[in-house]
Amino acid sequence: MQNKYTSTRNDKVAIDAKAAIYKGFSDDKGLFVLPNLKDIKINIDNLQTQSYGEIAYQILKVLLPDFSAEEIKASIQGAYHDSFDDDKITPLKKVADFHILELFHGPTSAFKDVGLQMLPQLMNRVINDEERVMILTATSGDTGTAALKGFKDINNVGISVFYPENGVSNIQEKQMYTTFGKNTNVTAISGNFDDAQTNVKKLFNDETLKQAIGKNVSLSSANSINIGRLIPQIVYYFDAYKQLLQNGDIKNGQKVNFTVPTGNFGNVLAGYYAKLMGLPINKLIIACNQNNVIADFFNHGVYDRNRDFIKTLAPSMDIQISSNFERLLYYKSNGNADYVKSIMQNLETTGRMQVEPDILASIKDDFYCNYCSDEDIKKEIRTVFDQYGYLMDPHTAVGYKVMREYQKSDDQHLNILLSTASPYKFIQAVSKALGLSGGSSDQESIQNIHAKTGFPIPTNIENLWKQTSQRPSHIAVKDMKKYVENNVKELWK
Ligand SMILES: N[C@@H](CCOP(=O)(O)O)C(=O)O
Repeated sequence: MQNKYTSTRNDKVAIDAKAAIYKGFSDDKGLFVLPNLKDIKINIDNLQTQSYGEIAYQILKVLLPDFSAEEIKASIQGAYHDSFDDDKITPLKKVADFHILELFHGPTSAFKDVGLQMLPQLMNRVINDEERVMILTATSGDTGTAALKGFKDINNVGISVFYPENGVSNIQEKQMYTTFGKNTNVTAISGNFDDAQTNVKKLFNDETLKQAIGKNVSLSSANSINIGRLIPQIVYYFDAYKQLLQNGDIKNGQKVNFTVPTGNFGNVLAGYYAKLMGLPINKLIIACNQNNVIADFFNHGVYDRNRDFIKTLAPSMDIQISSNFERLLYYKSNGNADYVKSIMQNLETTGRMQVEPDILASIKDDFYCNYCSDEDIKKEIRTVFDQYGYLMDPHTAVGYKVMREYQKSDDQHLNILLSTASPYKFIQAVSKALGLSGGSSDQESIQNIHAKTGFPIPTNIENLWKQTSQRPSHIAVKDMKKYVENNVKELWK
């Protein structure tokens, strides 16, 4: 089993990283995991002298062992050599007494670009000339855009993106409808993100769909359930630590806290993987919006999604079924796949599951969790801009609020707040927070924010209005299967 991926729900599964990326999702509905992750260590002694690409190489090499060195190097080069607008890829900025790790310098201005510039590179090296892959993606706004951009016109790959109607920002929607290629498809569904994600997962195991699309077409995922999406995100935790060392802010080995705005739990899980692999992390601080299922879980050990789904000012985190939580439960139960399977089945059938007290205690050793209301999102955007001249997007503001809450009980460790998206992706919320009257158009709102803050407008967002926009599409949840089937036919008929 060493170096093989298994499933969180079936420890008999043992497959290579390439197969795990190709499939995206296990047939037993579990997620692929490396059982021996905590035995794989990254040497941090030389971090300071390494580039982002060199750190990425160290990490990918050990977590994707069946890729050759050349394949990994070429993938890193293809993913990052000219697609980010900052040479550091994920630059760390000091703001007052904390640091912000800016993850929004990629082609669609959200942290998803880090994984979704890489995943197509990896996928390219996994599929052969006869194979075709249709990537199914559920998005609450950021993943969809980044996945469309990353997979656009990639040979032998098609992509179908599903997002909740009225559940993403105007800019996110515009990005999705202007990033189209020969192989890309995007549609709203009448439902929320959880509906999109749950039904995408069902389609992976739908035998009639598999028959309809034919043997040489496989389905895979661009969400963080795919290890090829998740693993590249581990890199920026190590790189942030490197930047702190280079700036003399910490000594090697000193523990730090990371605060992570959290929806599908992939980003913060990547931080946990970094910790298991030897990065000196004290706490990983999970920041939720008002869809605070995980924050409640921290109080009682009960994960209960039987509650109203709330549309918030941080829409990318409007999620109640956080897929990657399952991977955390796998590691925290010492790889007990039967246990994970049984509690995840409870969650699927009743909307509720409960973990043993020792598992909750072990989770609390590594993580802290709290949440932030919409009112506080606006307040914190305003406060941080007024006090420090830094403009946060609403998701980063959620993180800021929770980080400050956590600091009341820990003034020992240096804090790094992950900034997940550019504020220009969420102009309505940011305008309100800054007290700007809404512009007569999105373009005007962007200019108003820029005039007030001087915060740079990402080129991809400035260029949105120069591009042709597709006609928005909308389907019912029950038609998702037909939609995928048609997309496969259109592309490879
Ligand atoms: N917040 C995401 C939802 C999907 O999360 P992922 O990390 O699993 O792709 C989004 O913006 O789409």
